[in-house]
Amino acid sequence: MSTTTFTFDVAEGNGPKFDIDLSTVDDIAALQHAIGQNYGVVRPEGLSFHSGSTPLVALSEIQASEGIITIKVDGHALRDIPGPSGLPVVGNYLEVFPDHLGNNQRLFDRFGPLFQVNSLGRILCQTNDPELAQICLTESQFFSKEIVPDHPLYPIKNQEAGVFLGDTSNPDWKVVHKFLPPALGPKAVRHYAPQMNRCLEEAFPVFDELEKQNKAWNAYQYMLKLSSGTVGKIMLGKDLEHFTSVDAPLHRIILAIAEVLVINKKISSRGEWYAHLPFGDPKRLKNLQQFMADQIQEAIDEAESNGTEDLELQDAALKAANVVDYLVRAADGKGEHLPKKNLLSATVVATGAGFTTTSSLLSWCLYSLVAYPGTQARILQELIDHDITDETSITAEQIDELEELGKFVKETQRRHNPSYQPGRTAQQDMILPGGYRLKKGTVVVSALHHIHNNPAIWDNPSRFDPDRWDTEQVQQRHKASYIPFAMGQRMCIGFNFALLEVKIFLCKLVYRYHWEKEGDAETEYDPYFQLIRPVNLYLRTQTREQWPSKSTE
Ligand code: HEM
Repeated sequence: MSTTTFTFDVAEGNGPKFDIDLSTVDDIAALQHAIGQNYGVVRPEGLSFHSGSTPLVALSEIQASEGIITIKVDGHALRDIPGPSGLPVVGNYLEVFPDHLGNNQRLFDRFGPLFQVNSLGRILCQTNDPELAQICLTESQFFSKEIVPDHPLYPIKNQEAGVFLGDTSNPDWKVVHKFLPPALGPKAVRHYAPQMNRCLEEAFPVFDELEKQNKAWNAYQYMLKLSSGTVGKIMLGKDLEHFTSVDAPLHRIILAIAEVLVINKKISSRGEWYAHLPFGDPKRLKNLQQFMADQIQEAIDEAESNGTEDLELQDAALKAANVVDYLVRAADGKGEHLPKKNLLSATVVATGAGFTTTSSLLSWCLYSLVAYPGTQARILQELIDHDITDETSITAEQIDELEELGKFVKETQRRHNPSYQPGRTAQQDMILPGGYRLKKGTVVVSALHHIHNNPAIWDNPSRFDPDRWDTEQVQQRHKASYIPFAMGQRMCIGFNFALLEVKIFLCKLVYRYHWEKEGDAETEYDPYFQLIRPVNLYLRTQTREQWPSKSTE
């Protein structure tokens, strides 16, 4: 047996040396694979072999070479994840917050596609690279959604909820993930379309009244009322009475969920010690969680009083009165139900996930209507061309035909992505593409805003251009360069619901009103909220009295 000695090229110091008997491998791919398996190389096909400065591209060249063979990863030496050095105690906190979008962009510009920061003791990596994001978001031997103390969701971790707040490895995730998605799948969601139309129509008197009073109104506050009211009806079967008057207050459960997100952002951006304080924010968080649970329990009790006959999982969503009713009655092939212990927290989580995100997306859609000239006219023309009027109860089938609207929503989600930054935890020590060494337990966040605005992927990313979605370049983009709902097994299960709701609302809002932004102030996002929402976007509507004619062609 004759062995050859290899070593990884490393940015600092010396890499470990190891021997391989080359007679045990057939070709370079097999050699890459063998080394990859031993050293946790995520993409072994990126390994290249060198003798001094000479690349060795065939196994025979490696066999014939004398001396130690150096290995590079995608042309790079192994390196630690770079990042700013930081201050004692606070680490990099002040370099990231409050303007985390702008500051993280500066860190990407400075350190490249993967960097690490320390926020008051919490270590977090961020990537704006689609290839790295895809690796992180794919549940595998390398990464999983595991909500460890450094994970941004740790302060509200809840295994019983299964989805969103639980670890993939926890059996509760599997159980909840079996029962909840059918209630939010394409078939079920189509069935909610008439309800979505009605929810918006109920809001018209309030928008009309605001116009009559000549008042500009805060986009987010009203979109929050609208989307949470809709989720309240469809998920919980509850009328939250958000549009009984222009000043109708938000229902207490919505205020509680919104406050939980604010407190969580605060707690998770500070150190672990903060989360354990027996007073202040952590105590308030516990009280709010209890209050939410009590409210949802009421909806569950109400659903149970409507009937208890079992409904088969796949079409239960079409027969149940609302999602809670579905969750109480849906039974799988073995007649098993979602266990009671999961029902409550899964409902709280899905309700929260269902409106916090869509209210932000709707607000950014309104922003795109008023900030980018020509968008309202294009959408309106398409509605006219499809014979959609004020009277139409818009269906999912009609929405599928509205291409202009589809591109508008996609471009808004690219440019003004509202969603939470999904974190995944390294399951082993590994070597990532680019030669980055990552330690087991490290949390990597796929920075959705920065991926969607990465100039290496998107041509002129700050330009709002719905037509980019027709270009070859965008159609052939890397799978993970546009992931508003994340990807992989832990991606959003409510995206059908969200897109249908947002599109139905936009059709109706654009058909009925012309939209204008109040004042010239730059629209700012809320740096203290877990999602990215505009805080100071004020709008005015003008009820349309004339509509364009149908296009002639
Ligand atoms: C614009 C709207 C929405 C956006 C941008 C969005 C985005 C996301 C993202 C990025 C994730 C992954 C989170 C992570 O990996 O940590 C997620 C998960 C999830 N979303 Fe959404 N979402 C939206 C609407 C909805 C709606 C309407 C619902 C329910 C009615 C919903 C329910 C969920 C649930 C339950 C999960 C967790 C899935 C799991 O853990 O397996 N989302 N969403």
